Amino acid sequence: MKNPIPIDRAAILKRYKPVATNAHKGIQGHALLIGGSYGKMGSVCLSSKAAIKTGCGLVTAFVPKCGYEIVQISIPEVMVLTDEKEKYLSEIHYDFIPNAIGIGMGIGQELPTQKALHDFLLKNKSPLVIDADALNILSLNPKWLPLVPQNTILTPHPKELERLIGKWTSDEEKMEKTIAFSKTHNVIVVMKGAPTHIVAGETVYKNTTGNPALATAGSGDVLTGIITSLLAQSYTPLDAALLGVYLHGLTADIALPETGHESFIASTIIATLGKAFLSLAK
Ligand SMILES: NC(=O)C1=CN([C@@H]2O[C@H](COP(=O)(O)OP(=O)(O)OC[C@H]3O[C@@H](n4cnc5c(N)ncnc54)[C@H](OP(=O)(O)O)[C@@H]3O)[C@@H](O)[C@H]2O)[C@@H](O)CC1
Ligand SMILES: Nc1ncnc2c1ncn2[C@@H]1O[C@H](COP(=O)(O)OP(=O)(O)O)[C@@H](O)[C@H]1O
Ligand SMILES: [Mg+2]
Repeated sequence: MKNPIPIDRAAILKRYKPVATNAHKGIQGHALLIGGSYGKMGSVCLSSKAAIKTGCGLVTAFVPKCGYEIVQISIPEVMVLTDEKEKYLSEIHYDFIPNAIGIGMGIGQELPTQKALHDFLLKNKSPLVIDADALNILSLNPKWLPLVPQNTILTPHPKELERLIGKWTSDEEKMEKTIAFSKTHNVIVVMKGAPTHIVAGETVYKNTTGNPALATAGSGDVLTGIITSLLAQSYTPLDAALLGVYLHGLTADIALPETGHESFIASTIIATLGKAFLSLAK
């Protein structure tokens, strides 16, 4: 494998598109975040709030029924659709065409949820980000991987990656197996870690922002919301993945002097997104 391409400020400035002066919410993209289950509704709240704070015009969350008031009250800017089931997802339906979809945060692995993911993959035509339990469900049902559209972004942490590609005995083997997986299934793999690598077939990128403050619950859920929002705003899947990972890490670099590692939480990432965007404009 060649050396990974560093994703630094110069690389990002070539890809970042500032918002046009004549923008309106109808052309800034509509993102759909599908996630949550009883006790894990915070995950999809974090993703949805991160999506709206990353600049897309509209965000809808699709959640189990018990999430309706939770999402509406937590994030009034976000619209909510609900499943028939109270505590977990069983049938995913919506009556608009999302510009991008992020799926999997906090959904669990109930059998009806597995079926819901399968049926969703059969009918979905929107650009897609797959995270968390949606990745775990694909690992349980590898025959469904061909249903994943080309250029979908997968965002596994190391354990989710291991479930997808099997164990490795060295970093080299981990990278080789991830490249092979990316090529076989035509997907972009965001290998979350310290640092995060983005694998697009044989081409591998290495992020340069971030620090251990990001090792906190919900940090990945926020990343999925950021990347889905960028995808909804017409960034290519590769640019959405690279810019999303860079901005996510940048929030931690900006906030750390004020929060310290300990008090930095996933909501701090969302709260610092504005400063991260502004620092790109300097
Ligand atoms: N507020 C909410 O609603 C929240 C809801 N959430 C939702 O919960 C669901 C379960 O997600 P999850 O990731 O906690 O469980 P799971 O896939 O078993 O992985 C855990 C194991 O993976 C490993 N591991 C992880 N990172 C690693 C690393 N960097 N480096 C190395 N290893 C690493 C580590 O394994 P170990 O090292 O212990 O063997 C760890 O024990 C999911 O749907 C998610 O969206 C969460 O987002 C939290 C906030
Ligand atoms: N030590 C670290 N340094 C930099 N980034 C980290 C570190 N630990 C975790 N992260 C980042 O935090 C995020 C964690 O994602 P994930 O494990 O999916 O969290 P969750 O499921 O709780 O939302 C990833 O983007 C990962 O790269
Ligand atoms: Mg996660």
